[in-house]
Amino acid sequence: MPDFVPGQRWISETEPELGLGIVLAVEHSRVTMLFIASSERRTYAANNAPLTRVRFNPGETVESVDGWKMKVEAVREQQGILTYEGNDEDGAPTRLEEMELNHFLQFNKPQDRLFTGQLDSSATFRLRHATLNLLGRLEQSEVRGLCGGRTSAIPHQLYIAHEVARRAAPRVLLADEVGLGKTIEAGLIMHHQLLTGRAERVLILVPEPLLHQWLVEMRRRFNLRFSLFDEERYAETGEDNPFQTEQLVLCSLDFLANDPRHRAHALAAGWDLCVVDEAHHLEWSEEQASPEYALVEALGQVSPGLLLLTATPEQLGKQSHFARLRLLDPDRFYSYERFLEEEREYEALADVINHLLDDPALDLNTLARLQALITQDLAEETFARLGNPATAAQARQDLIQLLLDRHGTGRILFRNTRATVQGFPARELLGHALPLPAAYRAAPDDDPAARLHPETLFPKDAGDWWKQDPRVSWLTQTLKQLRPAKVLVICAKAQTAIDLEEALRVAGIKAAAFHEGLSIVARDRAAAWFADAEDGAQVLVCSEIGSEGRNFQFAHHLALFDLPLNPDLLEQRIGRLDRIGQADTIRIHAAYFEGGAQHLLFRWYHEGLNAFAQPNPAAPAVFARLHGELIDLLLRPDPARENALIAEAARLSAAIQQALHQGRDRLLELNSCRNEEAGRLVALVQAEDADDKLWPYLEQVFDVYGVNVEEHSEDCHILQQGEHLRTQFPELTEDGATVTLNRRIGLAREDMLFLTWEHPMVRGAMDLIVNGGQGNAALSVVRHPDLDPGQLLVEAFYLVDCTAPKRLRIGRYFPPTLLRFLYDQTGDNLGALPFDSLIDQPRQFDREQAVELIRGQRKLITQLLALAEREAKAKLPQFVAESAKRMVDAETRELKRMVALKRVNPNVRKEELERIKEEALEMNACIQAANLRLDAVRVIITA
Ligand SMILES: Nc1ncnc2c1ncn2[C@@H]1O[C@H](COP(=O)(O)OP(=O)(O)OP(=O)(O)O)[C@@H](O)[C@H]1O
Repeated sequence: MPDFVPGQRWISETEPELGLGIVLAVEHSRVTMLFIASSERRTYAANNAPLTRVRFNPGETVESVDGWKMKVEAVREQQGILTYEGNDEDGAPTRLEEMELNHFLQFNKPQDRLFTGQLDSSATFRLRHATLNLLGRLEQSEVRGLCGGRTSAIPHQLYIAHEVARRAAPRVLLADEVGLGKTIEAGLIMHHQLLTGRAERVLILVPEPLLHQWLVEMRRRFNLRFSLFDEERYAETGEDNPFQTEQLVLCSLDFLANDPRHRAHALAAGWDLCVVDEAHHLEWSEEQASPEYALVEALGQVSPGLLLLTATPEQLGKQSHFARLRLLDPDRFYSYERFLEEEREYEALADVINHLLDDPALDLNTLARLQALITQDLAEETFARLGNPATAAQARQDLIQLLLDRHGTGRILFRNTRATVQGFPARELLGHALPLPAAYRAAPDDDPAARLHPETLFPKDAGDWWKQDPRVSWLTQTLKQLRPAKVLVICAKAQTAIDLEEALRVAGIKAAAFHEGLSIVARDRAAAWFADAEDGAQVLVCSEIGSEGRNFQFAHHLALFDLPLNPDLLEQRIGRLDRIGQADTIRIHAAYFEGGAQHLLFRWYHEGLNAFAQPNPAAPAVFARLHGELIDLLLRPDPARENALIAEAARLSAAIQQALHQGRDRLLELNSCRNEEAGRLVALVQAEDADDKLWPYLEQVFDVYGVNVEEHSEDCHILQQGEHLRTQFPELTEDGATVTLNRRIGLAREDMLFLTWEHPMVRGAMDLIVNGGQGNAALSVVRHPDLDPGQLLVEAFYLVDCTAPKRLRIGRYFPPTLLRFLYDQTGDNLGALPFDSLIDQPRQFDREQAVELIRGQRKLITQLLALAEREAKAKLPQFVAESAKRMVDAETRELKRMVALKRVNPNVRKEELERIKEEALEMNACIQAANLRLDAVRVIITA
């Protein structure tokens, strides 16, 4: 009979949920226990009470009834009562009598559950084992975070996302041409970072009109639920800092930039990653930074991760472009002068990289140029490896990375173009020359905008301009001819869009307007009406802002009511239709007044820049060079000079394109997508899709948790909460859910959940299993051809784990690892028998007998567990050494990079180098202190 002493703490094996019991009285071979947490009292026969003595060991942490915790150093026993001695959370020595232990303590640890008789079924134990193994496999997957989106596997996007997402604190400019999927790339990167715990708090800033589109894209494509912060939401949250109430926040750039209170709160809220869309609006010059730029600069200083998105990085000029690069990596981009100088050297750099990529043997000249390029880069050792055939291939790759990083636009600028991505539909231009009406002839000769948009000058008292402007009747006719095809109409000014909508309505055409004067809700409603295939509007008339960021690829006709002066804006306009998902040739209808400024601009784009047919990377540079002459001729027509200008634009465009192709663009191309690598990633995602383990695994999960499954159609299933649902199952509401595991179906059927290993339902279920103690203690009867019947075995799983402050992101060097041990009752190691070779047999005894058996064998089981722990501990140094090496190698690379940058850039601060060293030391301390934890234990009887 155990020695019960009043004041001792025990736990009920049959009712562990009662909490920690305290012995009240021991009389006449009976013991009375009080369970304070559940206000229950129980009396047991003392000689066979289903109770287990609670005794903590040194190294464990205990909690007092007042909520403070202490780490146990020693346990003293006096007259049957235990006193724990150790240190509290501040490290101060303290002691705790067992009577003062927290009454609510739960015993979820495997040994506790095993010895308190909380036994799981073999199926649950297997599920736990499968889950832990799967988690380990998923953690190691190269395409982690890149498979779970409701997105097609598009090579250049996967390349970028893979390249960027695995960086600890990604800071990049995503600058793919319009419509190639920057939002999706940012989504993939965020998804990866959130999934792997690299980021927890994310802030997205976008122009106000795109708020809703982003909200929806993140939700439906990536299951990321961002909270939209606007005035209303901000006021509603009665917190000191409303931004701290959510982890994922979406708001408009203006909302923060132009309100000091919002700005201060956002800066103080703490973010791991900030994403800024349409970043070309961040204007900067050496004299003045815009409030938007200043805001992002400040955010970039407090947030380790920063993604800037723009399709037209040079829209506001090269200086602003440089300034954005500086936001991302101030050490690398520290002087505008130096940046321009470097740009001039791009061609030579690209040439050397091409040799490294393609030449089987590097000639002396190339080697000499390479050596000259890397003199400052601390890369002598890498250079030397070129000479050894065994190491040459890797050395080439390392040198290419190094050159791209420290000499080109770095690893921080990604720009894919239609020319390299390919597979986009053709564009067809349909120009319409119209006579210039008399009312427009008197435009002032000092304002090019007035000449290009003459309707803005129309005298108010002369009636509606649109009744007299021939472009309007052209537009009406064209739209009627095209009916019922959808047409996106773009003009420069909001008022023009408003008037045009009226004109079209009068002409009996279903049209909606979309401009900056409308509320966001009204804009979204207009866009949705236009998108509606059945009863929607045939036409959407947008002002220039409508041409930014929106997805209108379901339409194939674009009508340009006028033309913008800036070539980037023209590309933005066409990009609304010319984007991923466009299935048809895009027809661009452009009207212009013959012989006037509009005609010249039309020719400029068509004959000079060929910018209707395809994006022209040289256009911004040609525009910058010939801008003066162009404006002059827009104001004062002169046919001879016009012809010369067009010819010069075409000549310059060709020359610049050629130079770009050999220099900057070649470097960008190399950095933005390596086809071989991208193809490999696509194949990996496809292999994940084809992997048929997910559904059988989920069936086990649904079975254990009581979720009912019905077939829906091929690859699709209906899930319902079953009558015996064990707990609130993640992402499954009372209405149930229809799910598919097929990406093609998932893309087409947004009403279904697209389940992958990364879906919140699957991840939630896995968390439930692993964190809930589910299946961590079991008793099984198994059969194996090599094992005699009637033996007792103990199988134990240990997790090797390293805890460290989150900011260190230690998981990249020390991923959690599962170790398995299997012993028979003599202590012989049977670990060579694979887990799946032990075949479960039905148990021939009931629960009470099982508990009895385990209690009877407690000593042996404890000894075998101690053996397992010793062996696990023996393996620990190897894990520690390997991850310490991984960490030191990576941090040394980073340190070398910073030292090399410091040689050329005085702005690299000494403290930054110190910080890398300090963090490495800190990480090393954490790795050295890595720990083992028993995750699950199973007692096995052989049959
Ligand atoms: N991998 C993908 N799978 C499915 N749809 C995609 C994928 N990539 C892009 N799309 C769709 O293509 C369109 C363009 O993508 P996205 O909006 O990301 O482009 P963008 O480069 O950000 O455009 P912009 O330059 O206009 O801002 C969107 O409708 C997007 O949903």
